[in-house]
Amino acid sequence: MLMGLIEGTGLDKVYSTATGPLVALTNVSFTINEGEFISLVGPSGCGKSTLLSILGGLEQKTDGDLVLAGQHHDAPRRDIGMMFQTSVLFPWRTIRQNVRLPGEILGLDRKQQAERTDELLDLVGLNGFGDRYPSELSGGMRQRVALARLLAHDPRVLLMDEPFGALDEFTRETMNVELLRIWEKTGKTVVFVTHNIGEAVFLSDRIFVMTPRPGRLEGIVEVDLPRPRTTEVMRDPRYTEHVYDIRRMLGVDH
Ligand SMILES: Nc1ncnc2c1ncn2[C@@H]1O[C@H](COP(=O)(O)OP(=O)(O)OP(=O)(O)O)[C@@H](O)[C@H]1O
Repeated sequence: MLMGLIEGTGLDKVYSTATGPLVALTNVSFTINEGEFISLVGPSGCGKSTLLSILGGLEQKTDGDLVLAGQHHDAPRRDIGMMFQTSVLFPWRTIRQNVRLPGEILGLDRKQQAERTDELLDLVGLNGFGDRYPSELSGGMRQRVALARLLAHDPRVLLMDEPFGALDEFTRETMNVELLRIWEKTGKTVVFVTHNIGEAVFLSDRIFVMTPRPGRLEGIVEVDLPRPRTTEVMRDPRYTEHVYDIRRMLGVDH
């Protein structure tokens, strides 16, 4: 049988809190194939970030089985990169030095990393900004730096927790188009958390729709929109249909 790159079976997560156990996830099972773009959507507190943290090896599942590339997975790995809503860039380091940081920590070849940094700045549209400092950049540009840094050590899986959630609508849309361009070029496997249903439909191959806490998978939506995608795709009636289907699954239509 063909195995997915990431296989979750019956994943449960129970947090211990001051007021007793809190069940965040219950019986979550899925397969993610290499090169897929998956989004997680669901109401606030349904466990999206928890699931992403378990995939990243930052949180431990309470029960169930998680396999990545054929190996049981429960700790951070070099082939997984994570990006969050607000990027922690070091203000005293230039953009280039920020992007180089993972390579420095991992002790990668300096010359190769220097070349790669310039390629990555080019890839995320920040050519010419390498010697600037984070404070000189807009929020959208800082997330571009974070994206370049995420790609610096060439992880196989990108876990992104609302990476553009703090950006204005226009910048978010531009970043989504850029992200798709980069994803198509690099063939990474992406798991992307968002509150924005339209964003999930625009980006994804499949969308995992979660129930309110305790989070389960309500269903998986296959997005049959053509690629490569531009914002034109939002005029496709199938785009609107997917958005409404997911709204219905989430019970947000009144
Ligand atoms: N470290 C923790 N300790 C205790 N409870 C936690 C912890 N992290 C998350 N929770 C709880 O687990 C549940 C799921 O949280 P999580 O952040 O995964 O949800 P989410 O779907 O990402 O939410 P949001 O969309 O609001 O970011 C919530 O009730 C939250 O309060």
